[in-house]
Amino acid sequence: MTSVTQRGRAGVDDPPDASLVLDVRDLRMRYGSVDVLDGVTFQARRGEVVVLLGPNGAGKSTTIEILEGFRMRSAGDVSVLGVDPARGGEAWRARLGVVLQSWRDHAKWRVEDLLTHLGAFYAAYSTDRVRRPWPLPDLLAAVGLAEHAGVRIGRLSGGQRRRLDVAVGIVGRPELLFLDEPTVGFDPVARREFHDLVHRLADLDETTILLTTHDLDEAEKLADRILVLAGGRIVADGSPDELTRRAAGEAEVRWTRDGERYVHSTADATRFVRELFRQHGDAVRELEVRRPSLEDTYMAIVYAHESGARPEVAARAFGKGTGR
Ligand SMILES: Nc1ncnc2c1ncn2[C@@H]1O[C@H](COP(=O)(O)OP(=O)(O)OP(=O)(O)O)[C@@H](O)[C@H]1O
Repeated sequence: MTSVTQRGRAGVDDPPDASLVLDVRDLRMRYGSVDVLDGVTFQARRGEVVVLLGPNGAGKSTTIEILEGFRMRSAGDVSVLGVDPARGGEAWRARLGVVLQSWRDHAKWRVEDLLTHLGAFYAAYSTDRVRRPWPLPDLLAAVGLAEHAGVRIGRLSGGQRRRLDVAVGIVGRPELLFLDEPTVGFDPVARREFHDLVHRLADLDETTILLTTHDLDEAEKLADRILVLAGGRIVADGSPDELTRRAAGEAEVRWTRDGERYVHSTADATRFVRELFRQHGDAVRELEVRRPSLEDTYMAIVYAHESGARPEVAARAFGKGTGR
């Protein structure tokens, strides 16, 4: 392992950018002789929802654990809320929220007692701008546990426990929230409510959120920006729309005419359809324009990587600098 380097790549004389919540440059992590992270570079700003995607074992949890200060990186410059997580103290930690895997301890505690107990830690870090902790009734309502305030934790269902995990993560009204696969085990209603909560936290509280998921539908609904981690690098970085536009310019146009079915792939669907109507007018029926979905895009990115494209090549194809 090499030593952790001091931050400063942005330039010692540059004024600090207060809206820059996460600043990760050339992050490296080596387990034994394996480089799991091999030069990860990205930034996130206040109020942004950033979704980190990548195949199993790509290093998403490792990245998040490093940013949370739970794991020591091998090399690279990392700033989280202006602080190097390797040196973050309690006051820094109070500004972060972490949703870990399901809360299993304290089975005999009631939901309200646990949240009150954990919330008390944050009171010392209340500021004029951010009142901490989040008042219990509001918090319970926000995560959909208002009717379970008095229930013992051991009696909660899996989905209710996951809601409690989220409540534990946000009780301190974090400026930056890490969510590692937050909706595993949620039913569709809970999932929808959780998505609303994420939007509310980002839009109203300007909370920056970094979340991992394998659910591309969820990524598309939540992300201001998507990062794809593959081969130890960020190989794609952009809004869901930007990524799908960059990745596969071709749209598929389908229609019928005189009972025959037609399919045509084109980079400029608008122009093609205009020409189609100019030539065939009302004879064109059942017109459909299908653009590549985020899932198509993601598969293309991962395929490009796994089929042997070097990260630099995959990164260029999907519009991402490699940070080198
Ligand atoms: N403590 C460790 N020691 C050695 N190798 C580790 C350790 N922790 C993780 N790894 C390895 O590092 C790689 C990245 O793991 P990580 O859990 O960060 O991936 P991930 O992208 O979160 O995967 P998943 O989508 O499956 O959750 C994996 O190959 C894993 O086996």
